[in-house]
Amino acid sequence: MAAHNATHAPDHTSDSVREREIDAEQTHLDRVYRRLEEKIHEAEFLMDDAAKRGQVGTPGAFAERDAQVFQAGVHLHRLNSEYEDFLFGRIDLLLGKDGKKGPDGAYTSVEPAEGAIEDGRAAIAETLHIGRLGVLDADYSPLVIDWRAPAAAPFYRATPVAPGRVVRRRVIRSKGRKVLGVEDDLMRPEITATLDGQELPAIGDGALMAALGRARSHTMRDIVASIQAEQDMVIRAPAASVTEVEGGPGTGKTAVALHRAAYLLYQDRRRYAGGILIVSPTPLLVAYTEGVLPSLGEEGQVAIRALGSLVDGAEATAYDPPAVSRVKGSSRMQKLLRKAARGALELAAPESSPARLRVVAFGGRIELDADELRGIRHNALGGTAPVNLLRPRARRLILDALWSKSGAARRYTDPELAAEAREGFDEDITTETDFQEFLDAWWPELTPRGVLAAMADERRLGRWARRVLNPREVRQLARSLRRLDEGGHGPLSVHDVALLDELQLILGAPMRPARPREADPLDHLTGLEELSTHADRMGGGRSRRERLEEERTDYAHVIVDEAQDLTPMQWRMVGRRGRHATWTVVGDPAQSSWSDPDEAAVARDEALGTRPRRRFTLTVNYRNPAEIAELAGKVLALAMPGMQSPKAVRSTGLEPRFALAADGAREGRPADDAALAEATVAEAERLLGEVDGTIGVVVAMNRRAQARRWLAPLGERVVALGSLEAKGLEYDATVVVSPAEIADESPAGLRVLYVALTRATQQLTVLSAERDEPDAAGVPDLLRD
Ligand SMILES: Nc1ncnc2c1ncn2[C@@H]1O[C@H](COP(=O)(O)OP(=O)(O)OP(=O)(O)O)[C@@H](O)[C@H]1O
Repeated sequence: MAAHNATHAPDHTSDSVREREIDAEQTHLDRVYRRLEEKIHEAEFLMDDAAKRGQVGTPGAFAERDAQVFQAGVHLHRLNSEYEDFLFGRIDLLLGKDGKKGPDGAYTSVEPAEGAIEDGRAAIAETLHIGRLGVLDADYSPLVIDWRAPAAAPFYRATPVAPGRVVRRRVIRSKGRKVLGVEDDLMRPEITATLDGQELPAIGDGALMAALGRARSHTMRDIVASIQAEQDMVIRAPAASVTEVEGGPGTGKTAVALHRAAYLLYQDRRRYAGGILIVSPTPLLVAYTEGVLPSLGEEGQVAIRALGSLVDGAEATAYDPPAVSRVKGSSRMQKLLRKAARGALELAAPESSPARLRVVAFGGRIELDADELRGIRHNALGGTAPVNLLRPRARRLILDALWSKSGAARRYTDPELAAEAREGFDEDITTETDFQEFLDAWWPELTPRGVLAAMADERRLGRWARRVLNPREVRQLARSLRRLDEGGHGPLSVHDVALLDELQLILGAPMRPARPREADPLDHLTGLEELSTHADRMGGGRSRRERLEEERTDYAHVIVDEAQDLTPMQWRMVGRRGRHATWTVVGDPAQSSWSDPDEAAVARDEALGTRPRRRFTLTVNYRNPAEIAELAGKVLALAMPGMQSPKAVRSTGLEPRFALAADGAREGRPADDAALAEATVAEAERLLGEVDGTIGVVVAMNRRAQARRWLAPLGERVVALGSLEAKGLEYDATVVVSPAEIADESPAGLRVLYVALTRATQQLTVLSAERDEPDAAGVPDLLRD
């Protein structure tokens, strides 16, 4: 359904034809709703019946009835949510030959039967309606086909070049129960097709353009009515392995990833009961995208998490400057953290940790001095086993040493008697409170946060980081960790969270009672929690939430959005959540803010393992008008010479605007902050009058707080964003403030600037300060030809 090669008949249809077509769709929609109401009554009856009959019956019969109740309940819940465009599509098909299913289960190869077209004329043999859910009529004929069903694939894949059986594809726009309009694309404009004796009309200017032209809000919409052929291939790709998707800004990578999650669940709900994890770079992008899956009818089994909230109990709120991020994200941290964990044990609670251990046994005192204890600790720590799990081993080594010092072994020649005596000896000692207190102080249980906090001491860190980090890196790292208190509490950055996860692995998870958790997206399943299933009732009283929590560290499918940005340490963290998973990884190397792509590639390969990979490339930019894409292309040429820009699908005729922070800037006087603030606010105000939706103002990271203050009075439609926060988001209009500042922020600055310049769907203003060296027209040096 690539719009750039779809064909629209010039829309000369009369109003009466348009109305007739809308009426026809209304009649169909009314029928669908009547059928759904019947099904709702059936479901209510079933639920009522189920409640009355209680638990009598075979487990098999229960499971079957539960499934029916569940399905009917899903329909009920979804319809009560009054989704816009519940029914959104239709295809009119020629008579076809039997086709084969592709590897992804879609019937795309179906061709018209011989004789279906004669002398340029053909009769429509079949009409299918496509919607967010499948609905069968009482006689099991499909009234609506689920968009994810194989039979719906031609709706997305037919093009005038490869139309298959599709003559006309229609997008139906409706609100609640009312059809508002239809938009048609003709796939075989060269033939005259008839339906029930009447010529098939084509109405409107195509659905995609209508969708792309709409004003943006602060949340992403689903694209289910206008998924394009190349996107559909990714959405329906078989999940057996790793699906890798690359594509430039605005090619729909995020949209495709979300629709793929819904598709996988539809296709194999049982397999994905283990959960699908979608990893997003920022909480802003999570908030922006999290409405899409519910609109597709899927919420329960999909968790969308920001990289900074993948570890339970941690939430990244602090920002690390690029130099610090670079250290914390590097895979060198693995070695350092292993050393730090062992080192932290040695310095744990030094004042309370006794220098010697004295016990009383066999009527005498036995003592281990500081050196002996140090030796035992050293021995216990050998190898790579998790530090917290080595405590039993250390305890055993201490008892061995005490036993040997007691000289008791020499008194027994019979090994059996010796073993018995040793058992009694161990028991006597270990049941003493003093001994237990000694052990707690000498081998305390370490927490990831505690180890991270211990690394804030520069001298100590220097010791642990010998031959791993240089002194400058040690200083930067230690300084950044001083945000944390001794227990490791305090603001964490997104990179700290990956370090905590790694430390959790190094330390090992000690047993501890479960804590109550804060609200989680998974808690709002389908709104059907009141329906208990047979499995729930038989599950030994464990709630659904408990089971989901257990599953959460190991998912059945992991989707990584903006994958180009994951640091090596983040790949390790995400990899641990998908050890047995299949994967979908989407990204764009040209937008990477990580400065060492080779190191990240190694970590990515480790996370994805040896599973076979299937690669896809998305080539069309649906977000930016051609005018904006062209300007962004100049930065792409600098950031990644030779890299192709995606092709913009539409043009607005509006060139990006260039503005200056202050008149003085042109004369070489620095544009001070006040001037920059004034110009930024003026430009955002101007754009508020130009576009209906949202305005994003992108500034360098260190100006974030400042820009938020400047723009706060302008209201909710205007959002101030640091350059790294703009990732994945889009606005009707954007203002990019001082491109040079953004480009100079980090070694990956040009790529970050490329991201900033590709956020607008309608209008872009580039605001230069003196540092941008603007020419007479205000065009900054970086963006000149
Ligand atoms: N087939 C489509 N029909 C309608 N809109 C679409 C389609 N594909 C993408 N879009 C729209 O294009 C915009 C960009 O999509 P998306 O954010 O998924 O792109 P992306 O490749 O993830 O971009 P980036 O790399 O910049 O984050 C969104 O508004 C999305 O809804």
